[in-house]
Amino acid sequence: MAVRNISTDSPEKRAAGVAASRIVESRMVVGLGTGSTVAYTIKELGRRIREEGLEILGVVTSYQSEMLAIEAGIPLTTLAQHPELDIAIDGVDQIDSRLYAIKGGGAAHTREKIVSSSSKRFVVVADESKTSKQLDKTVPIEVLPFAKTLVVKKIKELGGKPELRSALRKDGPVITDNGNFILDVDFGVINDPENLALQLSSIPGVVEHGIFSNVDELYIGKKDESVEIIRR
Ligand SMILES: O=C[C@H](O)[C@H](O)[C@H](O)COP(=O)(O)O
Repeated sequence: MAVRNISTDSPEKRAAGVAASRIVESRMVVGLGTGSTVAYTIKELGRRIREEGLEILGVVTSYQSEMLAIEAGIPLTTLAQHPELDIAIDGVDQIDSRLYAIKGGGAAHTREKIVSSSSKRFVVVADESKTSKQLDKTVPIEVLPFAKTLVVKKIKELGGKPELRSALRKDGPVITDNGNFILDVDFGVINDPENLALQLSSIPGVVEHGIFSNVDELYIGKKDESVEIIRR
């Protein structure tokens, strides 16, 4: 998997991220996703707090989004204090025409799924390269280290080819924010994401998989910096 650099400037990601930030209104509790695209949303929300007096509370999905939100000056709360969020905004790794998505390229999908599932409205931001007719990218699966061998066996029985995600600047595997491993699994073209999601969730030791079926709206940033919005 390529190195993820959240500081790379991308006009199309910025266009999508900033456009989505405009639907946030004062008094909202907002789920803050992880990754390079939603980083633009987080920064823009910080600007609106400073310059427009926007009053929101954020719920983060990772150490990365926590650090960005603190830097942007977004006051934070927790799911324990605010179990129902008004909106969650996040990135995606791939999204199809029915708005089924694959997430977890940054190993943050477990908390992202919990936060987005706690939200009345789930909006994702992406550049055009993330859109696809069908899902065919590897599916990140967070796994309890204790259960790795069993999960690998069960995934192979489902026809998947799992690969343990290795860390880039540490020897050995990636360890998630929750202390677990990530398996990146090649299933080829995923014709029935709902069914695969159910099968993966039923494997003991799978903490969470990266198939999302709860996206309400997609903001696609284009090269000319226009933004297309697709609603479920
Ligand atoms: O684990 C990471 C998340 O699911 C990200 O939202 C996803 O990987 C998209 O990130 P980016 O906007 O950097 O492509």
